[in-house]
Amino acid sequence: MNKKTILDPKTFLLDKPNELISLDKWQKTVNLLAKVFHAPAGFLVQFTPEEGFQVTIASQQSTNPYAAGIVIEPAANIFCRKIVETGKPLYVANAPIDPCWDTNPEVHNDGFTSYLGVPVFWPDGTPFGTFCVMDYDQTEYEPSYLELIEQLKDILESDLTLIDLYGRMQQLAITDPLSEINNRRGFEVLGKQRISLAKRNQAKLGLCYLDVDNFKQINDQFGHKVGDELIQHIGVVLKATVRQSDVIGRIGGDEFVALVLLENKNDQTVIKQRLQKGFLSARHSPNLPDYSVSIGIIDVDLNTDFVELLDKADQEMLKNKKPV
Ligand SMILES: Nc1nc2c(ncn2[C@@H]2O[C@H](COP(=O)(O)OP(=O)(O)OP(=O)(O)O)[C@@H](O)[C@H]2O)c(=O)[nH]1
Repeated sequence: MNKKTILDPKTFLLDKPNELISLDKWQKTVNLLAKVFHAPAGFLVQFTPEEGFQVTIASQQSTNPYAAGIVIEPAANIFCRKIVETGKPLYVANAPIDPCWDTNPEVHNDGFTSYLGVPVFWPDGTPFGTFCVMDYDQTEYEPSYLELIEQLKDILESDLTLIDLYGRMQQLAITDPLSEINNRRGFEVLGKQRISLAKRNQAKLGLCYLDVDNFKQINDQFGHKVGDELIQHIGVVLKATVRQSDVIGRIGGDEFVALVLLENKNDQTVIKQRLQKGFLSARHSPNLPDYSVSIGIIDVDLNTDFVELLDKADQEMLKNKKPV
């Protein structure tokens, strides 16, 4: 099963806006947090090991010195770092009296005294960041305050879970479960997007149509399981042979397609040779029988209907089909 999700823990959410995330709703939650704690600043902070801490949402108050989007380097001795390191809530009632915060810029540059924060996790349990409040004065929060901040944090985490699930379902709808590449629907959706992009960039595309020769006979002779392994192998070769920006798909039982960028005059021949070389590698695999693939490539007229393009590429492949 394809486990790819639309959420990428290595990228800041603000750098890769996601239409399913309601930043508006999160803003209200962070504002409410600051309000119920009578705190001058409240935050949702995201952490990535490479870039550090980014304020995803900052409470909208004139007393809050940090705005959404601000990034703090990963090594900075800030309160949120402690939470990400330990995975546990942190309450500091009076930071200036504790030498461990001597180098904390929030205490020394901004004048904050108190901090209460809880960890926020991605659906897979890895740290997303923190949900926290800071105060310029010393505080004395009762234990029920920790329960309250945990409750509010649950709203954010359940949003991340819903978005993740929705993304997985979208992924499943366009992915072929056997080869783990796009199915016909996925190829059509992503292929059309690729063609629009090529129109804007005035790029040239080629469409390859691939069909396994005598696949029915392979199934009959070696069994369905071996046939399935061959399909998976072809998906792997296709993925490894084309660029990441090219679009590939399995559009029928033993029929595959690839929409590829053509940069040089002889690219059609080069791509075909690279694919055939990849398919030959199966000969070294003890599980797979000898097989061959017929390939046809056409230049893509960017204004031609998508189904017509597929049909033309199929016809080109049939011209190259070896007789049984
Ligand atoms: N193992 C396996 N077989 C499949 C799958 N999907 C389709 N098939 C089989 O693939 C075979 C395709 O047969 P044909 O369309 O006649 O193609 P072919 O035998 O390759 O003949 P040519 O295309 O003329 O070379 C059929 O027997 C299908 O049952 C699958 O997911 N796994």
